[in-house]
Amino acid sequence: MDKLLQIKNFNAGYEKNSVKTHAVRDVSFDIHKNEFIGIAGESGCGKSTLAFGITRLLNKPGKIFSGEVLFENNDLMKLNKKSLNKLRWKEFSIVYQASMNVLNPVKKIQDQFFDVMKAHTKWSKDQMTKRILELFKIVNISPEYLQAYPHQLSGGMKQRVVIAISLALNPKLIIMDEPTTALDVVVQRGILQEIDEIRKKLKFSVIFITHDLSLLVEMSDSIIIMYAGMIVEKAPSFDLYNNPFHPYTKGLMRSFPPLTGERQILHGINGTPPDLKQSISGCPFYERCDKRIENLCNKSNPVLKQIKKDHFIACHLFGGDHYE
Ligand SMILES: Nc1ncnc2c1ncn2[C@@H]1O[C@H](COP(=O)(O)OP(=O)(O)OP(=O)(O)O)[C@@H](O)[C@H]1O
Repeated sequence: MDKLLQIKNFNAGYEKNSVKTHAVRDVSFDIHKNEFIGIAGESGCGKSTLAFGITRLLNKPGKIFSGEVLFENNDLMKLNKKSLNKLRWKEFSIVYQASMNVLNPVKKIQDQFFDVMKAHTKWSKDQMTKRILELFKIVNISPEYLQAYPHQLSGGMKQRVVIAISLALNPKLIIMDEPTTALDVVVQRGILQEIDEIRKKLKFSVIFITHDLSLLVEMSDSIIIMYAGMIVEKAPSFDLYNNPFHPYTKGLMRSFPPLTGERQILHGINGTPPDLKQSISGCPFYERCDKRIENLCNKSNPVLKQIKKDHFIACHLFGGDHYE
């Protein structure tokens, strides 16, 4: 499969009054064309910072510390604003947590599409309207809403509109950062299924960020588990679900109901993640891990290693002297 995006040793966070929060720590991974990657992890593990960082949308005090983000071999970190703006919407777009609120309340839905289209294409009004109607069909919104204002739409419909805008120029990659958290679980699942169907039709890649691992297991091709700003496990979704290796991933799995089979008692993970303002020596999960090895896990930070085909893990229990 062709690589669309390559993220290499990416470090980002926040810097305010000389206090540095290192929210994304040395993250590297590739996204292939037409691939659906999910990123999961507890609140505060750096998922949003990663999404905004790699698209250069991280606002102050956010800061990219280092790393490369190659979009079809163009390093996004090195592009000037103008070149970057050319790529946004057209090559990649982002739908984020509060994006329903980015719809301008005093502008008709149709005009909000026109704004994006006019900025990037020379389409006539008829061409633009035709495209919006195609998109409405894809996201299941009836044409009469072209002339509506955002307050006339339900939460789910607004979310669909935002997704439709993000698809307007046929981008090759869409990054979705918890686009459905404001909606109830049934609507969330429905929207995600729709996105997946649209993706299969239009063939684009998706990075879908959520703290709800169960949503990803069903839908994505592969899953990245983040903890304390780092990738601790990455694997094909089915593999990760059936055979998770990292003690943190196993803990996350125990915190949501199984997709099939008998009901089980759910167990959370005790303790809290480390403070990302501090430097971390050793494995970031050490304090909470029931499999930790004294004098090893607290001393050296495990690097991400491949332990079987397409399955990577950062844990001293695997791939080293302490192979389980
Ligand atoms: N504007 C900011 N200024 C300072 N620190 C921030 C800022 N935004 C986020 N952080 C910190 O950066 C770290 C990563 O936050 P981030 O929002 O990326 O995590 P997340 O995994 O997306 O969480 P959530 O699932 O709750 O959205 C956290 O420690 C958070 O407190």
